[in-house]
Amino acid sequence: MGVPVTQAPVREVTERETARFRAAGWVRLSGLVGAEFVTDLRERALERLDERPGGFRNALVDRAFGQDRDIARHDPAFAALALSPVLARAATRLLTGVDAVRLQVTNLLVKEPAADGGGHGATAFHQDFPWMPMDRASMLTVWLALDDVPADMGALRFYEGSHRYGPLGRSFVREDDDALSRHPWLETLELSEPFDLAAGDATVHHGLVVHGAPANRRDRPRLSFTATYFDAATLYTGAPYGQTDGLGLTVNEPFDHPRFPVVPTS
Ligand SMILES: O=C(O)CCC(=O)C(=O)O
Ligand SMILES: [Fe+2]
Repeated sequence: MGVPVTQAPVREVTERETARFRAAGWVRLSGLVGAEFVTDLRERALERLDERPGGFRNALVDRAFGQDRDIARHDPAFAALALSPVLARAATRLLTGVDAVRLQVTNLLVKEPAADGGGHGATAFHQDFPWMPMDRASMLTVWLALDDVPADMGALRFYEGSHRYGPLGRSFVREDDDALSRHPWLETLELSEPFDLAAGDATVHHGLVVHGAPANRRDRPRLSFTATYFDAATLYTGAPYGQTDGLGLTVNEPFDHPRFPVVPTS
């Protein structure tokens, strides 16, 4: 802690992993970020969480996990990771036909043990993209385990290839609007097996892949960091969205704003 953060130790994504992501809509990246760096991130995360007792429990999504949105804007280590050229290169490579990416949002996620009275439940199956005021769906999220996340602590699960079916509607808007309730046919697709993640392992999911997570059945919080990237050429549609409203973005123009930096790949 307190050491100046220059570069985050991130490994390159392989061709095999790229092929797997494109076919399935998600991929597991074991050992994506160096162990010492992840330990530092975890300590920083725990400090931030200590400063925010109680968390947030208002919207439907808050029943599934707590969020510290835009953590990279407040913490240099998380910023170094989110703005890592290696990570930007990975995102650019994974998304088909994309030359450069912008950072959309970073987030510290905490899923409290379900057994605690006020703990979190399962993360309902959903897509991320249907919320976005974007004219294309070239978007992905890197979900990094900040601590070991055994399967029964709530690592994500994915409907294989579900990103090929386009936007299937928003979830977390009303009761029972999870993707499976709205689209029971999704169950004809394979659901990824539950797996254990070690600290520093990540999964990456496409903005259109249907994903969710079970409740945390362990006795300590599940800690993860997410960074979401999208095609830098994406145009703003003007659809109402908390993050973009009032920023002065222009409809049918790129997201040319410091909140959505194009991340250099070298
Ligand atoms: O961590 C979770 O349980 C869900 C996270 C998620 O849906 C996302 O990062 O897109
Ligand atoms: Fe999601």
